[in-house]
Amino acid sequence: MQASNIVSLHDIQVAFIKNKPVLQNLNLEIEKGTSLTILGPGGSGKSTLLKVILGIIKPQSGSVNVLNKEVNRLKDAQRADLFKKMGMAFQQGALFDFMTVRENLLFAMENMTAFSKEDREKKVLSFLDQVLLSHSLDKIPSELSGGMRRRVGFIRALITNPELALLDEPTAGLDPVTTTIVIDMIHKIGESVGTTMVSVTSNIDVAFRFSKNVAILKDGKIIGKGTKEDLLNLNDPWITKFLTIRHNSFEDV
Ligand SMILES: Nc1ncnc2c1ncn2[C@@H]1O[C@H](COP(=O)(O)OP(=O)(O)OP(=O)(O)O)[C@@H](O)[C@H]1O
Repeated sequence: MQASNIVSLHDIQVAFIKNKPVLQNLNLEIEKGTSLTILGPGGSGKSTLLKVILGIIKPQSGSVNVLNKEVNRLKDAQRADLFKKMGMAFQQGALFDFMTVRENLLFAMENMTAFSKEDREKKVLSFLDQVLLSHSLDKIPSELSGGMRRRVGFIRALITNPELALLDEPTAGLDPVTTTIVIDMIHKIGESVGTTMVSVTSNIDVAFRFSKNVAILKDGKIIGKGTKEDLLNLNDPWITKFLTIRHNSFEDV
């Protein structure tokens, strides 16, 4: 793996059922400080791919190198250290319901960073302000709408200044205004902190708004990676069809 790559997946195979691979011969390199969105139809293995990067799913074969560590060869303590450098926001973004929003965010920083108490408090206020949720500081997550909870989930993933952030369907279920707020917030934070961002989505429009570079996942493999122009220049009929359809999502076709 090149030193500038923060994620390097080589020849990954994952099958939950014998002879039915979800990921196969999958190769992916993600450069430090970049944002990459993985775009693919529902059920194409996007969440599975994120879980492979996290080491939650161990592939049957292939190598998973994240932040210069072979993820599946780590001892528990080393894995815990690696986790501290990563931020994750999954669709069911588990926030603790026995804590307020403020406490949830402070808890993440207390466990994963060496920020001072004063900095932690300041960051909670400034991050919540960025997603227009300052008024929700002392609410518990179950008092928030689904979209508000998602926004807090993103903040929790990013407030620790992770080296690598993994975002699963970052805008699914959000209205257009909140989608724009979330995309802007994630860009702003990514740029200021230099976090490498990996997101997955099945929404073509969202994919290219999120990242200049998009990797297309089909039949368990990355079949193209680059800007929209790069991908169209591959002249792959399947990619061209899906990137030029009027619909916004693979699901619409
Ligand atoms: N733990 C599991 N056990 C068995 N099958 C699984 C498991 N996790 C995922 N799968 C299967 O693997 C395939 C890919 O699932 P995955 O959730 O990775 O896709 P996805 O592209 O993220 O889908 P979506 O966009 O709908 O969330 C699906 O057929 C799913 O049913």
